[in-house]
Amino acid sequence: MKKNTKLVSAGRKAQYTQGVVNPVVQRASTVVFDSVADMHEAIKERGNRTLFYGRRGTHTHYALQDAIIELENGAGCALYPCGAAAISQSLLSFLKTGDHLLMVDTAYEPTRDFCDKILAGLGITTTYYDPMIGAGIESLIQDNTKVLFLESPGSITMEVQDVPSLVKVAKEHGVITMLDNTYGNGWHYKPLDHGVDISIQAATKYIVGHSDVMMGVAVANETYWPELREHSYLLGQCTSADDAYLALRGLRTMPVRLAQHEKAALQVANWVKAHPLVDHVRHPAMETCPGHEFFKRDFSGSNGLFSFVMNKGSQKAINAFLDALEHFKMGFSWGGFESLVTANKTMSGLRSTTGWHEGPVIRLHIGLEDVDDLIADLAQALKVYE
Ligand SMILES: Cc1ncc(COP(=O)(O)O)c(CNNC(=O)CNC(=O)c2ccccc2[N+](=O)[O-])c1O
Repeated sequence: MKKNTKLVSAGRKAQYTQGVVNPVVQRASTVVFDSVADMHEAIKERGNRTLFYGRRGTHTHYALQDAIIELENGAGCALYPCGAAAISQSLLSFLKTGDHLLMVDTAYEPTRDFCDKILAGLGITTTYYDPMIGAGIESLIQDNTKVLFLESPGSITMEVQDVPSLVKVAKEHGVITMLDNTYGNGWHYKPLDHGVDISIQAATKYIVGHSDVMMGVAVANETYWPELREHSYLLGQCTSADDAYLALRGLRTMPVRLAQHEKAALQVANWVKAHPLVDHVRHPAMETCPGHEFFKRDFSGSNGLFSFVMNKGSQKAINAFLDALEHFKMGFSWGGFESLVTANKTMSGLRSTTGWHEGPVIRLHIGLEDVDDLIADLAQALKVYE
């Protein structure tokens, strides 16, 4: 069965759909039992998709989990209230006081903050590594290194990591690997197929696809699923049946939305590349993006997110450009149907190991608007960038 067909049929067991196309929206805290025998059976099977208590999930959640497991080729899927929770709770599921974490230097800023402000307070030390280090990661592994965390492409600066090389070394040293796969979203990149142990996504982005639900997912392989499942339960991580329904609803059209996001983003990126104010474009599918060779080797496609580096620019110029845009709205997210823009005058505050010696970075999310309107918007706004 081809992957498009799989995504249409995934998560549609009759037990979840009750005879219609989509799953029921089964809102619950309390599950009630008709007999002591039924209650004991539910207690015994409480981690295996029985109805036990709201925190374990209901048929709506189970339908979404089934679909995400198929999407990411995993053994089990834990649901979280947002992507940041999926990241923090996955880390807390496997790290304890005295452990050491290897974290990619291009991690999403709140991920970095979690390491520096929460893990450090728990006596868990973090070393940030160069995303392009590859097999050189071995030089950073300590006796107490427990987890290697990847995010590929990296946030804002888009470096694509040589995941198989990193994973090979991690496995040789018994280090668990986790990868923030929000960009690859299981459609264009499946980390577990490349040996990663846990794939994490902000479902908030392309899975939901409409900027109206916050949700995180973490998919583990057979080895780590039991531990991830029990820790996410003990850490009280759960989501509403309504949000689970909306995430599954979004998932059904993700491939067709991604195709349009990809096509339009490449058109915009190629236009931006030729602009005199632009030093270079950081779109994984373009050779000016660090790790482009790994993107070509490992990914089946790209999406609407890319950045470009300006060859100069004051904060005043950046602000004037941002305020002049009409279709690109300023907003702290991506992956919905709308076009968005963020700007960083420098990345040096967000890069403790690799630093930043280039110009201002503009990140665009290319939505479903007509690409001619988007390019015209950028052209007129760049005129006031001076
Ligand atoms: C790769 C990746 N991984 C995890 C998350 C978090 O998902 P969540 O928003 O559902 O918690 C995200 C969320 N993405 N958000 C953005 O890229 C923009 N958000 C921000 O810039 C932001 C938002 C709140 C606080 C701080 C920041 N920040 O990065 O500076 C992500 O991009």
